[in-house]
Amino acid sequence: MAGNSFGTLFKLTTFGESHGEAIGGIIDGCPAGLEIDAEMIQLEMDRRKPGQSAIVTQRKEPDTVKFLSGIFEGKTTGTPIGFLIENANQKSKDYSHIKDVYRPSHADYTYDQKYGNRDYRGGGRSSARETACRVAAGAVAKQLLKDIKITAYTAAVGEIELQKSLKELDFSEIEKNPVRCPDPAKAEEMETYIKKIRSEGDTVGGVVECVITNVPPGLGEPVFDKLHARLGQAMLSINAVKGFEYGSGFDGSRMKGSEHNDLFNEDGSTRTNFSGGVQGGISNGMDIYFRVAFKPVATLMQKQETIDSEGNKVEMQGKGRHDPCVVPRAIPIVEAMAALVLADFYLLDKTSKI
Ligand SMILES: Cc1cc2nc3c(=O)[nH]c(=O)nc-3n(C[C@H](O)[C@H](O)[C@H](O)COP(=O)(O)O)c2cc1C
Ligand SMILES: C=C(O[C@@H]1CC(C(=O)O)=C[C@@H](OP(=O)(O)O)[C@H]1O)C(=O)O
Repeated sequence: MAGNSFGTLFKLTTFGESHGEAIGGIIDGCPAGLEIDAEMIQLEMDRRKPGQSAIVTQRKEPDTVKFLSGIFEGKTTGTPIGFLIENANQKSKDYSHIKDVYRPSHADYTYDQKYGNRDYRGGGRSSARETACRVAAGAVAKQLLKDIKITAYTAAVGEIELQKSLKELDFSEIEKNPVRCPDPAKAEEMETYIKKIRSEGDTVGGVVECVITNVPPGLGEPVFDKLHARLGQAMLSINAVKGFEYGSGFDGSRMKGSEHNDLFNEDGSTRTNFSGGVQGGISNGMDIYFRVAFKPVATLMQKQETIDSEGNKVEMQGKGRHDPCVVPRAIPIVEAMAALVLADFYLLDKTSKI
């Protein structure tokens, strides 16, 4: 329950603070003999790294993953995979003015209340810098999952929403724009809006959608560790996440059973997929899809009223390099967390029948 580990059989533990020397992790439970494509891992890191475009934080980190153990001659050995990612571009002075001041809606106040101290430089452990470790581990999990394809994309930035249905989307467009939205016209609108919001010293939230295809039926545990419950926990553990829904989600609550039931084809597939690929906590072989809501970034480049650690009212304005909207960089994080959940269930499934 220490909160720094995730997973049952395919386990990730992460360490490190945003302005410390390095961050990193240990992947435990990855089976031996898995061929590791290091280039693919780095490509995933590049999709998440700060400084990648004009609409994200301008902190420049190479985010190169150095593997320390568990991989030999390009293959996993079955022993713990340790890895390190250096922090190369901290500017800790930008945080001296908030040493004893709490940024509204960041984690400064709660960390102080819980631990009685905090590494205030760049949010310390509460900075989403930690998610780099999740992406590194998620890339290994993706390689274990082979044919299962996980694709996330930006579905909304503030009030600007993707209006196309899943079937109309061209996923090859996602990586062609800095917002990672599969509709090029909407992507442009979103990009312009994020730039405007940033110029005002403000921030905006958004929604990430994720679709997982080629999932075999039978993944997931039936009672507490339901597949959608673990996906929900994984997504809600990402910084700034405020909501998770899968399949028909909240819209399903407004439908009648006669509209909502997914009727079978003779091969066991279903004609509709309001279930979102999961029934009774177990995958049914249809596509899994879910949505994740992200709040607007807490650190504003505008003056806001807050309190200091003595309870005095003070005014503060953020400094440093911050994302005006987290969604474009959250895409690989959502995919990575989904991959960690599926890798776990993939391994667990091998224990469910002879
Ligand atoms: C990819 C990503 C980038 C983020 N960038 C920032 C940032 O630049 N500044 C900031 O204040 N919060 C940022 N956040 C959000 C904070 O990490 C988060 O609000 C903080 O940890 C408090 O947790 P909570 O919002 O989940 O309660 C980012 C989150 C993600 C997922
Ligand atoms: C450094 C990264 O993003 C950071 C996420 C973040 C936050 O508060 O979450 C705040 C900013 O940096 P710092 O930790 O220096 O305050 C972002 O630049 C990264 O993603 O690698």
